[in-house]
Amino acid sequence: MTNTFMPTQGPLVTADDVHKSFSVGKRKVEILHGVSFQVRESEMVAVMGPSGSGKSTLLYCVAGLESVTSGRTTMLGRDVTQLSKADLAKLRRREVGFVFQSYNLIPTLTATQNVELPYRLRREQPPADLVREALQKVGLGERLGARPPSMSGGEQQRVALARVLAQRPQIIFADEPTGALDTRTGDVVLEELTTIAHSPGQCVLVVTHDPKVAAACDRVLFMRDGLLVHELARPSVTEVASSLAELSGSDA
Ligand SMILES: Nc1ncnc2c1ncn2[C@@H]1O[C@H](COP(=O)(O)OP(=O)(O)OP(=O)(O)O)[C@@H](O)[C@H]1O
Repeated sequence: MTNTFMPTQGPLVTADDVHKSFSVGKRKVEILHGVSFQVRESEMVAVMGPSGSGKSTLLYCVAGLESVTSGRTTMLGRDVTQLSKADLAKLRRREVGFVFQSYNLIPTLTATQNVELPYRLRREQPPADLVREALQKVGLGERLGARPPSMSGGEQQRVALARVLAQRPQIIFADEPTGALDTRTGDVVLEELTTIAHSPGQCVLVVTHDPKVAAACDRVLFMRDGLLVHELARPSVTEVASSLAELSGSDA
């Protein structure tokens, strides 16, 4: 098996009839009931839906952080369900970035060291200017030496974003990237993600409850009860909000 990840002509991320069950006591509970979609190059795609509809589970499955029960997922044309653990780790380390609230931040490392980490794992010298610039961009210029336990959820989220900005991975997965942020910082984060997504060879898949984030995306996929049930292309905030209200069966 080759260890180099060649540019792919097709979609950067795919899910094909993905099912996911969890064991709860002696019972198996199916959370995803056959989900299929694609994210292409230069696309930013949002997944929305009521709480508990399976959005995060879907994100974890396509990112290869959870195994699927059946079906297939691919990243950069590689079948994730067939990759060895080592090859999956290598693919993620090189080409995939995560903007999750606390995912993968090492508590004993400073913000700067956390942003440098992917470089060090690849035995590369971290570019100091790029790392500092990324942390400044997300408003953490004064917190370079802070460690995650002394940071708020929003600050940790921004360290994860800075890591992505300093890396420019081809695929970015984001879970509620603006959830813990004030409006101004949330706008900065959204702008950065949109810029990356629309760059050649890159894409972003984001799970969000925020209609403003969804309205910044090229497509919005709506989930209910573990299925994709609706899709909008380049919607307005109002269109997103009314689709959500319809799905939730409320006027909210
Ligand atoms: N590891 C697990 N074991 C058992 N059940 C789980 C597990 N992870 C998620 N679930 C269940 O799967 C369902 C979907 O959860 P998920 O977090 O994917 O939903 P979500 O749409 O992201 O929700 P929210 O918007 O509230 O974050 C929920 O009922 C949840 O309790």
